[in-house]
Amino acid sequence: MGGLDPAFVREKLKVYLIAGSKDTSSPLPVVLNEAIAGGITLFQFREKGPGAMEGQMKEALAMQLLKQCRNSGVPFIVNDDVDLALQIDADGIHVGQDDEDAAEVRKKAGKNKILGVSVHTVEEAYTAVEAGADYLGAGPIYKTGSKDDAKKESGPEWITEIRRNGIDIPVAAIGGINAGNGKEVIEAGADGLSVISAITMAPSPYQAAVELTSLFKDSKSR
Ligand SMILES: Cc1ncc(COP(=O)(O)OP(=O)(O)O)c(N)n1
Ligand SMILES: Cc1nc(C(=O)O)sc1CCOP(=O)(O)O
Ligand SMILES: [Mg+2]
Repeated sequence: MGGLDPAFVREKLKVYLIAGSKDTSSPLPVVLNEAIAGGITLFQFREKGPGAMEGQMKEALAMQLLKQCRNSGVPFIVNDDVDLALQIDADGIHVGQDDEDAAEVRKKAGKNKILGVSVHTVEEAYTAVEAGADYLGAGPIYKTGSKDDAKKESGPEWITEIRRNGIDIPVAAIGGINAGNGKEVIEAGADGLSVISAITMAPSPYQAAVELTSLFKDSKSR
């Protein structure tokens, strides 16, 4: 079981921006500020891919983004890099099936950090719950250009399947999600919409975040 109150995690997952320095044309801190002003509820620092920062540069950027998030009450999650997350006292960590084992991460992080785990099968979902995940990352729902090794898109049916199997923990849907298709993903049972390009590639990251936020106002979210 996860360490945090599921109702708190559900609220935070709603508009979940994921980004690293290679995902934006303007500097990432500028995009993050706009997205925060537009209403994002959670941020994941995902610094990977060709040309990604490493070492001190990566840590310095993480610290800067963490500070922006702390000033705005937006929890800050680190993708993959458990050591960095613990070193800077991030609010949480997201790991996938090829990353550090989720149960080990839970042990290292303690019960007060948000732990997210990517899942692609019902079996993986049960295992993630056992390992102490606070939320599941479920995707790719639609085709994505933001992750080279993404699996084939599942459609919102993957979320429905998770719920049909009685898995009730918070779920963040990911992959090709935007303001045009987000509503059907929420209606399939997702608690949150995780996006990279819908915000980082938008002409106005602020406006994109506002539009994603508005999907929760009149949707039958759980
Ligand atoms: C919210 C969320 N869901 C899924 C992922 C993907 O994690 P992973 O499969 O480990 O892939 P990378 O992001 O590390 O390339 C995620 N990061 N966030
Ligand atoms: C980081 C990530 N993980 C995925 C998964 O399926 O696990 S899809 C993805 C990329 C999401 O970017 P965009 O919103 O631009 O499609
Ligand atoms: Mg990963």
